Amino acid sequence: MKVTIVGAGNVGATCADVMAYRGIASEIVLLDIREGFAEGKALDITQCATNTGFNTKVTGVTNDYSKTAGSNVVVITSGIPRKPGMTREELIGINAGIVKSVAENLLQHSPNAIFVIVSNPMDTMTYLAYKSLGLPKNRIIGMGGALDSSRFRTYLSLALDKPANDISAMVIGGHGDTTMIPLTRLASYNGIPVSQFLSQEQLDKVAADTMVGGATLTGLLGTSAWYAPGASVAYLVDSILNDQKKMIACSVFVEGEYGQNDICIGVPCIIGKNGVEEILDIKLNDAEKALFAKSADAVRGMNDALASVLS
Ligand SMILES: NC(=O)C1=CN([C@@H]2O[C@H](COP(=O)(O)OP(=O)(O)OC[C@H]3O[C@@H](n4cnc5c(N)ncnc54)[C@H](O)[C@@H]3O)[C@@H](O)[C@H]2O)C=CC1
Ligand SMILES: O=C([O-])CC(=O)C(=O)O
Repeated sequence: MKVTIVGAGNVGATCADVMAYRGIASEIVLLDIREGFAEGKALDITQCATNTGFNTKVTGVTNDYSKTAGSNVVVITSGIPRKPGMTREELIGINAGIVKSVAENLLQHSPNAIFVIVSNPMDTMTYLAYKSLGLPKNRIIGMGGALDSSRFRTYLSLALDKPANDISAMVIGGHGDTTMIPLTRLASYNGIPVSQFLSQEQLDKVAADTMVGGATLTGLLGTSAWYAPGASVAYLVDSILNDQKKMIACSVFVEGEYGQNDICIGVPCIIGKNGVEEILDIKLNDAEKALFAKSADAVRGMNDALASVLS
C-alpha cells in the first residue's frame, strides 16, 4: 500500500517516520516544495531501517507529483504552522492556496486515493478540499479529533495518575482553541466514569487544558507540535489501510448529522478501507448539543473566508 505525504516538515516527516517504524504502509513518498528537503528526510528515515527493523520503502521528491502516482492514501501537511500567540484560523490566507493546489495535483495522479487533511485551520481546509475536488465525502478526512482525543486522554491520565491507554475519551467539534468539545461526561477509566475519581473542578481543568493543548505546545516550542500530530495521522492512516474500522473523531462533511449541514467538523466516524464508512450519531445531552451548535457556527463562519479560493 502506498501513501504520499505532502509537506516533509515537522508533522509530515514525523508521520512518515511513525508509519515506517510501525510498518503501516509498504511505500511512503514524501513530497515538499523545498529543493532536496523531502529527499533528505526520506534518506534519514530510511537509515533507521536496520536499527528499528522495518522494510518500508521511503522516498522523497521535490514537487514531482508523478512520483506520487497510484497512492492509496494522500496526506496533506503542507503550509505554515502557527507561532506563539496566533490562532490556527490566522493561517487560512496562506494555507488555503497551498492546500487547494496540492490537493488538485495529488488527485490528478492518484484518482482513487483517500485524502487526509492536516494543514490548519484543518476543518476549513477539509471543507476546501471537499468542495474543490468533487470527491465523495467518505474520501475526504480531516485529522484533528484523533490528536485532540489523545491529548484529552493524556490530561485525564495525568489527573488520575493512571495509564492513558486505560482511559477512553473523545473530543468532537471544531479543531480550534475555542471550538473543541471534550466529552467529559462520556470519558471513562476502564469503563468507569471518570467523574467517580475526579472532582468537577479537576474535570473542568482537564477539558480546558485539552482545548488549548496545541496552543500550549506552540508557546513552549515556538512552533506547533509534531510528535503527537504525526502519530495521530499514522493512527488514522493505519485504520484506513488495514481496514481496522476504528472509531475516530474526524472532520468530515456533514449532511444533517448533529443538526448540521454544509460544513466539515469533528464527529465520531468509523474509519476503514473506504475512508469514512459511517458517522455515528451519538446521543448528546442538551449542554453538549448547545456546545456543538456553537462550534459549528464558528467553523461555518471560517468557510466564508474561502470564497475567493473556491470561486
Ligand atoms: N490538524 C492537526 O491536528 C495539526 C495540524 N498542523 C498543521 O500542519 C501544517 C504543517 O505543520 P508543520 O509540519 O509543523 O510545519 P512545517 O513548516 O514544519 O512543514 C510544512 C512543510 O510544508 C512545505 N510546503 C509549503 N508549501 C508547499 C507546497 N506548495 N507544496 C509542498 N510542500 C509545501 C514546507 O516547505 C514545509 O516543509 C500546519 O498548517 C500546522 O498548523 C500541525 C499539527 C497538528
Ligand atoms: O496547534 C497548532 O497550531 C497545531 C495543531 O493543530 C495542534 O497541535 O493541535
